[in-house]
Amino acid sequence: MTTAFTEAATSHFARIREGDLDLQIHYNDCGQGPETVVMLHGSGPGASGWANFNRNIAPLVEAGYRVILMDCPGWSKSDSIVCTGSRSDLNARVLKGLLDVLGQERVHILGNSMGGHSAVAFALAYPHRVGKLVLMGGGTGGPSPFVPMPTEGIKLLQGLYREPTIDNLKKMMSVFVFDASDLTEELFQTRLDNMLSRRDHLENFVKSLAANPKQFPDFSPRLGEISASTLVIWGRNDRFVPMDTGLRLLGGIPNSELHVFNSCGHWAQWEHADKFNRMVLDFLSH
Ligand SMILES: O=C(O)CCC(=O)/C=C/C=C(\O)C(=O)O
Repeated sequence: MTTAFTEAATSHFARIREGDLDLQIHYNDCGQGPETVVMLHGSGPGASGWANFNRNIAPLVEAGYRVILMDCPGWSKSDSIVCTGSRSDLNARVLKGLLDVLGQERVHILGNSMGGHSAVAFALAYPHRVGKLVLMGGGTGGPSPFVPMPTEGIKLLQGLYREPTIDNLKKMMSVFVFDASDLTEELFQTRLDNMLSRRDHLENFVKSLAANPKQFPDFSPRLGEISASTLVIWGRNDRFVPMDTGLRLLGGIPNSELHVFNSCGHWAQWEHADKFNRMVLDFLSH
């Protein structure tokens, strides 16, 4: 059976009031089931839950999970924001607010890059609300002992925020994945349209970086507090967030395991979607 969901048919908004935050947040709500998987996207210009996870939704829904894709503040159809502190913690607070609105007490969280950083922030702030964690190409900021920071991918990402052109988008995306021949003109165009439709998001990201260049704090000293069973997944050829971050997560989170895909960049859930989906389903069900 193949489940055909569309972005438009699953699109919803919620008003999140959490402390001093008052934001309109967009999310996609797919399928039904006793357990819910939240998917959190990365921080590239034009990213969204749908753009990051379109190859992963149907297999989880068909296996009986409800899947919620939250667009973080500053991306896609969610409200824009200038973030001067920890963006990982900001996203965690917004997710808590969304789960309260949806009446979801406990969820599994699958996060890509910034989404992984935010999933860890959520697990540290609200441990009783987390089932299992899946972290791909993210989970904590902090320095790499092996790779100069910012990495070449992050430099291209920041350059694209400053100058959102098709050429800069293609430069970033070619470093993003291991095999750039998989990237179609349609994918570039969709991503460009997403980016340019919200210039406020682009400008606010640049302002946020100027106010606080370290948007994603280093959670290394606190990883031992995470009791959730955690699957860490990395691409060996990740040029955005280096693989040694995955090793740090493995070393720090007591109940964790790490899978490294060869011939894989920063988008494991897209580049190796079939195997990724099987691994996640197996991990969630045992
Ligand atoms: O700076 C970091 O540590 C996180 C970078 C990040 O989140 C990049 C993600 C990019 C995408 O997933 C995307 O553009 O789709």
